[in-house]
Amino acid sequence: MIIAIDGPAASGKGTLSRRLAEEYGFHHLDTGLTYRATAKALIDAGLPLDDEKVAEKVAKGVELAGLDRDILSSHEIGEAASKIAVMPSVRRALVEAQRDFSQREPGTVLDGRDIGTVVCPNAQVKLYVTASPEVRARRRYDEILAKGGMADYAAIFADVKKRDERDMGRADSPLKPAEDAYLLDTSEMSIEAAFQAAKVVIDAALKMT
Ligand SMILES: Nc1ncnc2c1ncn2[C@@H]1O[C@H](COP(=O)(O)OP(=O)(O)O)[C@@H](O)[C@H]1O
Ligand SMILES: Nc1ccn([C@@H]2O[C@H](COP(=O)(O)OP(=O)(O)O)[C@@H](O)[C@H]2O)c(=O)n1
Repeated sequence: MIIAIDGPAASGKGTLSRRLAEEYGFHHLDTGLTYRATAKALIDAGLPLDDEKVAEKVAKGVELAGLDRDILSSHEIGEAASKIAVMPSVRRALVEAQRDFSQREPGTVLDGRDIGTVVCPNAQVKLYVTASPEVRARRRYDEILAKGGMADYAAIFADVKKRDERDMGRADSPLKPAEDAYLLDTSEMSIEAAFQAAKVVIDAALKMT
């Protein structure tokens, strides 16, 4: 079984995906990390973020096994990732690796922006996780403070809105719910409540297979 989870920044899709993968014993891929790893490799090598040929070459070298959430989690890398994510050839390289991953047994959970629409359009379960921009910015802000960092809520809110616009407005694979996705607005839901709601959908799909 493939579970596809999409949604905007800080909607809670990663948290939910990890929990679901653990619950069902499935493999999990946070596809955002593949875009983040590409962006970080470019930055570390002092290469530009606006040269598609260079970015494509770097994307082709990204190893799924080497993705480290702690190293890639910074807000700045997320911003850079959304810039190179508009490039079609970068997307083609990363989507190929993501599709290969999705075939692993006994099942997979992939989360990102285009899983239900482009990477795995045949996924048996599709969830579109969202929350208001204010709630999402607050979650990111709290997350940074909890890690001992410094954060400015207004700046994070502005970044969340900017990233939404870039992700939803790009020509190639824009962020949008698949037609057959189950919409989960977590603005007023705890992590546990979101998990339970997703579980109901997945258990119903499992019964049908
Ligand atoms: N339903 C929720 N209620 C409150 N906080 C949440 C909820 N879901 C996720 N979070 C918190 O919000 C932050 C962002 O969640 P994350 O899963 O990383 O989002 P995404 O993968 O969509 O960017 C994390 O600190 C996480 O613990
Ligand atoms: N399947 C995906 C996953 C991420 N991305 C891009 O990569 C960026 C970082 O993704 P992420 O999921 O790690 O970001 P957060 O939602 O965790 O902040 C996004 O803003 C998107 O531009 C994408 O285009 N397609």
